[in-house]
Amino acid sequence: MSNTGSNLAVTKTGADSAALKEPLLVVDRLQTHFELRQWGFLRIGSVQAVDNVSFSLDSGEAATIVGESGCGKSSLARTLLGLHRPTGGDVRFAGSSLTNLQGKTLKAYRAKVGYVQQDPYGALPPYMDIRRILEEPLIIHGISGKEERQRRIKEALKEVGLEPPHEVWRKFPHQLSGGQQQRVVIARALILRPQMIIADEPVSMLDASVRVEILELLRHVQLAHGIALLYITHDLSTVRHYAHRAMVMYAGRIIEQAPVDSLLERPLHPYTGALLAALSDPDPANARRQRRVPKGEPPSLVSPPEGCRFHPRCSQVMIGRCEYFAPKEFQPRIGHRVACWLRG
Ligand SMILES: Nc1ncnc2c1ncn2[C@@H]1O[C@H](COP(=O)(O)OP(=O)(O)OP(=O)(O)O)[C@@H](O)[C@H]1O
Repeated sequence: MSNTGSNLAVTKTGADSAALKEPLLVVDRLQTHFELRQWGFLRIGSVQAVDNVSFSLDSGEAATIVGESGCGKSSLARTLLGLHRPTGGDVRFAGSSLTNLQGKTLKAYRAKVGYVQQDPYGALPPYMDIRRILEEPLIIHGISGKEERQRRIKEALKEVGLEPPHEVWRKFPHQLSGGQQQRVVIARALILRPQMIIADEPVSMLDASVRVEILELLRHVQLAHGIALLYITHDLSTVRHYAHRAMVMYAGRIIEQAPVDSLLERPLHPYTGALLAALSDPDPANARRQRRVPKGEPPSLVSPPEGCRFHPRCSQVMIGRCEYFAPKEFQPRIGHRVACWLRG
């Protein structure tokens, strides 16, 4: 394990041949638990933000992780970005484990993975103009030559629809609209030509009018450059137009994953069914219709329910089983996996 990280810093190594054999990203029984301490030293428990999560992502594939607020989506994203250390399991990227990355190898990994955050204004340093914001990662990652850096900055600004570049790059973040700021964040994520982008709720803080444009832009850059994309959202309605595959997260775990059509047309987990039933669509009859939302609140991740974590809210709970035994993952249809005893 100790030398796996160093493979990431070198492009033509055994890591590349391993990458041919397995998906670009392999997340294997990943755990990110945060310790809770009283008075700074007394351990009083832990938050099981990500618990036993497994999935993979191929080069150029777009997948979505969807789930309610607090289910652990951002903790998962931040762990994949190397910002949180996993407390268990493993993440492999292009054949190499991230577990022991540090220093140069972590830096090399970060160049390969772009990050688009939820809050574009918070993501952009307010005291830097756009040119400096975009030039900084190029300098940090050793792209020498001012002309080359400027060429790349112009190219990235054009790609995200911010033109003319030489006018835009003089501006500071506060001089741009929320949508334009998010375009700068996307340009920054692209500028090092990553193999994967993680977009964590990229439109949830934007006006409804620009959300579709930003989602379209992300899809465009993903397809144009063959970048793998992990799109994280609480909004199931954006999934269909966007990703090949969707995963549903509940209380720190992935409870269902499937090709998007299969998941949306024929969900297998009662939670996914409830999320779909709660979706708003433009049918005027909805104004008078009562929605079937799951009863109760999402559980605490400090002391999640035993057995299936959804069982206290599940309308189809099997007494004697679901409260005691965590469901295994079943695959009732090809490529459609679900962790629910109803499907076992
Ligand atoms: N650094 C941390 N230390 C302790 N607990 C944390 C930390 N980061 C997140 N958590 C907890 O982990 C749980 C999952 O949080 P997370 O932000 O990952 O969820 P989320 O699904 O992204 O929610 P949201 O969409 O509201 O951001 C929450 O209970 C949160 O309080």
